[in-house]
Amino acid sequence: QPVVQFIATGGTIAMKIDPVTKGVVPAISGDDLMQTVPDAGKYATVEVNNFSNMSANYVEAKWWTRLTKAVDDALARPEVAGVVIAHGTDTMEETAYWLDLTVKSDKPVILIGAQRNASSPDFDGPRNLLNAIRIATTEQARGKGVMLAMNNQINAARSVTKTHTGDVETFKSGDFGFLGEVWEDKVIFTNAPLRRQHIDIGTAEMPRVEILAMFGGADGSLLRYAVDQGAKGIVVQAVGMGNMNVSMFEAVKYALSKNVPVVVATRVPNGRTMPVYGFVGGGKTSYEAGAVMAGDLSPQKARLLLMLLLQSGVSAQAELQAAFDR
Ligand SMILES: NC(=O)C[C@H](N)C(=O)O
Repeated sequence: QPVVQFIATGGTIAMKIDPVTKGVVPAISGDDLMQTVPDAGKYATVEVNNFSNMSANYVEAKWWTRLTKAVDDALARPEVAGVVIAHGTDTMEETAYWLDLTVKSDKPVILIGAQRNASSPDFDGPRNLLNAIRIATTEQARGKGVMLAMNNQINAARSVTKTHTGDVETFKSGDFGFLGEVWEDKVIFTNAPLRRQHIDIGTAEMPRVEILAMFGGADGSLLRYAVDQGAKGIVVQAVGMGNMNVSMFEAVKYALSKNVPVVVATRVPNGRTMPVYGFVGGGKTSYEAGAVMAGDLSPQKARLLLMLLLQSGVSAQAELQAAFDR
């Protein structure tokens, strides 16, 4: 029987309502979660790794680096078929994309969580956990990279995003659609993610990369402040195809003049940023000033790619753009 390692990191799937404060807080372990899926043994021998028990709001580069190592270590063992990770939904897409970029193996890695906490009578954690164990032992899941599977729907790490704060149907991949679905009788894959790349994590500390938002009336002062505070990279959450106003554009040029790379992403959920508009602050003018177009990567994922590229020594516009286009 295949072995699946279940890495419990926390999130609502591991939370309950505190009887005193009535707040939803971390409460149950990976072993407790395994008790909710008595059928798991039909599919795999599951070993539990109680990695952490925190809200996904606390994730950061050092933690992600440790998680990559835990996943690599597990998947390097021949008897391990795949890894399932329980995680908070708030930043699950960031962790999924980070792992997709950094994990070495082509064995499946499936992230799951819950929207309803473990005190809830219709807690959605157990279904997602059992589904993930089934995906991990499905032959077709190999080579699909890191997946995020909740509500019977399988998403690819690069395209998935949280679309609803409370609904159990929250993770979607926009125009790219689902990779597949989990049914009672089988796991069905209908798509494969083609835009994947690998970046090794080096020994250097992860560079500080900030996300700054464009909005009506933005004055660019916070972007300049980030540069003055020592940011090593900037992602602008621009609007439309990657456009911004004159003040933000001037701040982008300020960053570039200090050799701080700038990546232009968009707040629009579908489509991509492109060097099209030629008015001052339009995407074409930022690109010609030396900025990189994030394409269809969300600002939060563009930040991870930029961070990992910078720590690997890539910082010139052409090389960065090539990696964002990959
Ligand atoms: N549904 C969730 O898991 C939300 C929670 N705040 C978290 O991300 O840890």
